[in-house]
Amino acid sequence: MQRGLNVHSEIGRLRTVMLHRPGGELLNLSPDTLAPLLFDDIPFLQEAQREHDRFAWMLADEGVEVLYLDRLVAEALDAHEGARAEFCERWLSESGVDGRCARAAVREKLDSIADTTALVDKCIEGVRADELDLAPSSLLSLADLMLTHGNAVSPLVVDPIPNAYFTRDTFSVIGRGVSMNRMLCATRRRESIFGDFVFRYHPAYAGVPRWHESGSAYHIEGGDILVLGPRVLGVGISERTQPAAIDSLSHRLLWGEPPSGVERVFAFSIPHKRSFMHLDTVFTQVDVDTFTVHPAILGTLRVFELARGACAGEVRIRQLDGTLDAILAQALGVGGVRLIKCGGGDEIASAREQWNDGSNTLCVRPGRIFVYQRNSVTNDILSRAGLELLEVPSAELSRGRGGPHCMSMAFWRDEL
Ligand SMILES: NC(=O)NCCC[C@H](N)C(=O)O
Repeated sequence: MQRGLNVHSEIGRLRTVMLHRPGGELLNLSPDTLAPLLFDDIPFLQEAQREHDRFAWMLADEGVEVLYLDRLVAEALDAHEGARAEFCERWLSESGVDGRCARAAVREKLDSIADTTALVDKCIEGVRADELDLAPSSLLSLADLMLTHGNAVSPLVVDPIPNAYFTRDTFSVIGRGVSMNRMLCATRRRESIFGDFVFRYHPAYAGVPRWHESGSAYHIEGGDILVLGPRVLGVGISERTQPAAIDSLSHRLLWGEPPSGVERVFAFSIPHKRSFMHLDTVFTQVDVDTFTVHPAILGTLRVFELARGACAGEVRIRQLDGTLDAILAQALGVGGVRLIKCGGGDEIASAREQWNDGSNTLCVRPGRIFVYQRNSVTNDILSRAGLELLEVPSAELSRGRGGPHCMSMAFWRDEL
């Protein structure tokens, strides 16, 4: 295992990546909970796992080391005395298990799991009332009763964390450090606990610089963060990422110690709606001078540049004029940039394939990208533009509304 983090671009040869294989958490989705849990449908778990295994296998075949989130967390917990108990208590508190009896029963359930990876998987899967050994009702508090018997909404004492397979979002590797992100929606906030323990206790990752903390007052999500170069970061101002969070992250990157190397942050303001959820939903880099892009954002985008001001600690902000390709060319320091439109010029194909993450690609080296197989119109255009495609089967994985970029967090890329 490579120690530490090293990501200075979106396209340098990918060496190490982190994934999460979807598990029992998807079986704890039900029609009534889909909206708050940020799903549009219930994936067929076995098929989703087959597709995900294929993704992991294809990555390994490209020479990429694949790490799994649950194992990393488990290794971190096993490496440090007391970390497992600390993790369980934090997860219980953030899961809102307030009733004394319910809390004790869930803790007992967790303590009965010997294998630490299985414990982490249980925390992701969620806990049903019928799995617990509950005290006689005379000992229950109102909070216990509401959680375990009277809550008509769900038989779950603890909700699942079904978005865990979108490892892009809760923490973001930038250079040699990491931004611990505050997620917009409650269902995704507990995912930050996993990253926090990895970067505190894992022998290969403890102590890396932290550019942002998930306890921040403002939300920011990893899908909005694109590492455009060693000195240039792109961040989306979106439904999920607030301008104030970008201010705070930029201040740390531009002025903090240890230095991050970042000199300019480009903030791209995109429409606030689900089909445009994150910046990586509307464009991703596929080669040194090429991006895939959702055509619907062209013309609507406002872009700002944040850089060091003249006085210590000052951040200078200016709005940039010009087209997206010209701004990206300037950010990357290349003569020009090609934008390849998701779905081509066809309005329906573009909206349909965008919905299934046609612009959400993962680059293994310049010009060689993972895409969802189902987006055949876009894939054909990308192929004809000279890109090498690695097509991931995607009938079920795509139901979570994220593609190959969302399902992966790069830990190590070679320099360009
Ligand atoms: N970077 C991404 O676009 N991630 C996809 C996240 C999908 C997930 N269901 C969510 O709504 O947060």
